[in-house]
Amino acid sequence: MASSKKKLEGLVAATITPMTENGEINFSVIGQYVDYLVEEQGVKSIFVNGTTGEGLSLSISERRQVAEEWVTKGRNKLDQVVIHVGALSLKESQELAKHAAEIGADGIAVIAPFFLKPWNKDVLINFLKEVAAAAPALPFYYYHIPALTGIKIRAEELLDGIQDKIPTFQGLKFSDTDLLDFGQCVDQNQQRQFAFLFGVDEQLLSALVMGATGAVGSTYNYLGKKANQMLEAFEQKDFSSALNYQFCIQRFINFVVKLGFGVSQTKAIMTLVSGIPMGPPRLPLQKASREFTDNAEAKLKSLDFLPFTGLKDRNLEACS
Ligand SMILES: CC(=O)N[C@@H]([C@@H](O)[C@H](O)[C@H](O)CO)[C@@H](O)CC(=O)C(=O)O
Repeated sequence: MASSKKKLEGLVAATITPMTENGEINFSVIGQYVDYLVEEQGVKSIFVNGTTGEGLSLSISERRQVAEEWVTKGRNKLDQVVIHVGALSLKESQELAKHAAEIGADGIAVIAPFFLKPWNKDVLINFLKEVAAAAPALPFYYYHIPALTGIKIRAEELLDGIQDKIPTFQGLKFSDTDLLDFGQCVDQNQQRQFAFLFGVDEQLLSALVMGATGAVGSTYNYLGKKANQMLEAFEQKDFSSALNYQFCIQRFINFVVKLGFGVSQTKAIMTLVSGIPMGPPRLPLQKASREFTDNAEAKLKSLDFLPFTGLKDRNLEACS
C-alpha cells in the first residue's frame, strides 16, 4: 500500500527545468527556485519533469538528476515532491519510478504512453499498474492530458475500480477542460480518499466547485500568490472575491494565449517575474521571442503582477 502520507492538496507548481544557454540543465538555480516558490508564491508542493519541465525531452539520466536535485533542495522546505515518471518505454518508466522511491520523493505520476498507444482502458491500466508496482510504497497519480497524449480514454472510466488493480493509486492530475468527465471522477469517489488535482489554471475555480482538492499547473510558478488568494476566498465561501481572482488570472492567461503560449513562454515569464534565469527550452521547442516577453511584461505590470511596479493607483486592470 502507499504510505499514509498527507493527501496532496492546494497548489502544486509544475516546475520548469532551468537550462543554460547551451541547453544543459542548470542545476545551480534549483535551490533558489525552491525558496522563491515557498517564500514569494506560497507554493509548497511541486510536480517535477512533467510537461512544463520538458520531462519527455530529457534523457533518463537527466530526469534522475533533476528529480534528485528537487528532492534534495526541497527537503524540510516543501510539503510534497511528486515526480512524473511517464515514458514510452515501460522499462524506463519503471526505472524512474524505482529511482523516485529511492531518493525519497512523495509520489509518482504517469501519463499514458502516446506513440504505440493503449487502445482501451484495461490496457492502459495494465501499463500504469506495471509502473506503479516498481515503487510499491509511493502514492501513484495518473496524469490525464489527452490533448497532448492523444489518448482519449475518459478519466472517469479509468478510475472505476482502479484501486483494485493499482493499490497505490492516490489520485488524478486532470489536465483537460472536460468538466463532465472531471465531475464524474469526483462523484464516483464517494469516500473522498483520492486527490483530484486540476491542471487547467484558467478554469480552476470551476473545478473547485466540482470538487477539485488541489491544482497542478505552470502558472503557479509565478501567479501562485494570486491563485492562493482565490483558493482562500473559495474556502471562506467568498465566491465573489474568488471569481474576481479567477478573472484576473484569466486576463493574463487569455492575453498570452493569444500571443502563443506554451512551455517556452512559461520559461520566459518565470525568468521575468522571479529573476531566476530559466534559460531557453530544448528543441523541438523554440525560445520565446523578445516581442512576446515585452508584451507579457507590459501586461504583468498593468495587472500589478510584477513586484514593485507601483502601478496600483493608476491602473484599472489591477486586481485587488
Ligand atoms: C498543457 C499545459 O501545459 N498545461 C499546464 C497548465 O498549467 C497550463 O499551462 C495553464 O493552464 C495555461 O493554459 C499544466 O496542466 C501542465 C502541467 O501541469 C505539467 O507541466 O505537467
